[in-house]
Amino acid sequence: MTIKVGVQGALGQMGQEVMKAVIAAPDLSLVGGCDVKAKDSSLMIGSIYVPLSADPRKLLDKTKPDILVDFSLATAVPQTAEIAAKAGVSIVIGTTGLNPQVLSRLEELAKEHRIGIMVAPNFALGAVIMMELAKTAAKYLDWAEIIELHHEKKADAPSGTSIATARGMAAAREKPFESPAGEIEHKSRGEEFYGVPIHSVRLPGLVAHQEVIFGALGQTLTIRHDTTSRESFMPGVLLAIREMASRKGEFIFGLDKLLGF
Ligand SMILES: NC(=O)c1ccc[n+]([C@@H]2O[C@H](COP(=O)([O-])OP(=O)(O)OC[C@H]3O[C@@H](n4cnc5c(N)ncnc54)[C@H](O)[C@@H]3O)[C@@H](O)[C@H]2O)c1
Ligand SMILES: O=C(O)C1=N[C@H](C(=O)O)CCC1
Repeated sequence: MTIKVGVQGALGQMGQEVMKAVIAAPDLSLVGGCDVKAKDSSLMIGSIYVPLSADPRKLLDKTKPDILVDFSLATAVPQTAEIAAKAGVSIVIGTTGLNPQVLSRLEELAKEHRIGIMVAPNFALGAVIMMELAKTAAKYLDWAEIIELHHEKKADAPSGTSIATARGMAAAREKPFESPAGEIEHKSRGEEFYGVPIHSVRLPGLVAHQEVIFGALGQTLTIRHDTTSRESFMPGVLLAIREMASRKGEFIFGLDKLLGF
């Protein structure tokens, strides 16, 4: 059976990449795109006309997708999710910067409306493996810091990936990480999440990169992941679409849950 897919944030860098990937997948059908910048019209991708709207309600009424994929802006996600949930449409969310209250509401929506909702801060397989390796290292090494580096147009800081990495690392340990007393008070020492300082770099020329650096007596361990093209996210996004179409009532945070880690 073909899974019908709509894309929120369709005119953005990720939205455009997702639409191309969905069109290329034989078991998926791209039914439309939505973006605050869009006029009610259509967009030609290759030889396909894709209906566009600025209003997610209109898009869902007109095109009736099974899944809505959202790569937009954190402030847009709560309203989009309420609209999709009421229409019985499952959601795959890659948008980062969602606060814990929004995540809790998404979990409620999945149950209330018997839809699948997945939120993943990073759909690149290598980034998910980096996070898993960081959890392992965190069990044994008592000092850690994260440097995340992204393109200059990124709306949020620190990245969703770095916050999720820090949370996973802290949860894997039985005690807090060590830190130099008082040092974190200095602005240039980053912002602490779950006891791990995170430093954010924003520069043109970058896509998405992260280093997790551990320290111990006489040694350091660096785990680094580099995204050099947004195509890296597409296998993970397509996997999430295929899975969430049938996971009614489930809320899942993180691609690792679908990869059996
Ligand atoms: N999970 C992942 O693997 C992953 C990968 C890359 C990016 N991201 C995240 O995806 C999001 C989008 O990234 P991007 O690089 O494509 O950004 P972008 O700025 O290129 O695209 C965002 C799009 O969303 C649209 N938008 C903004 N507000 C909207 C609203 N209220 N309603 C509808 N559309 C709206 C914008 O017009 C824009 O076209 C960011 O949060 C980013 O951090 C996640
Ligand atoms: O380009 C972005 O923006 C990305 N954001 C994600 C994050 O915040 O972790 C993942 C990688 C790309």
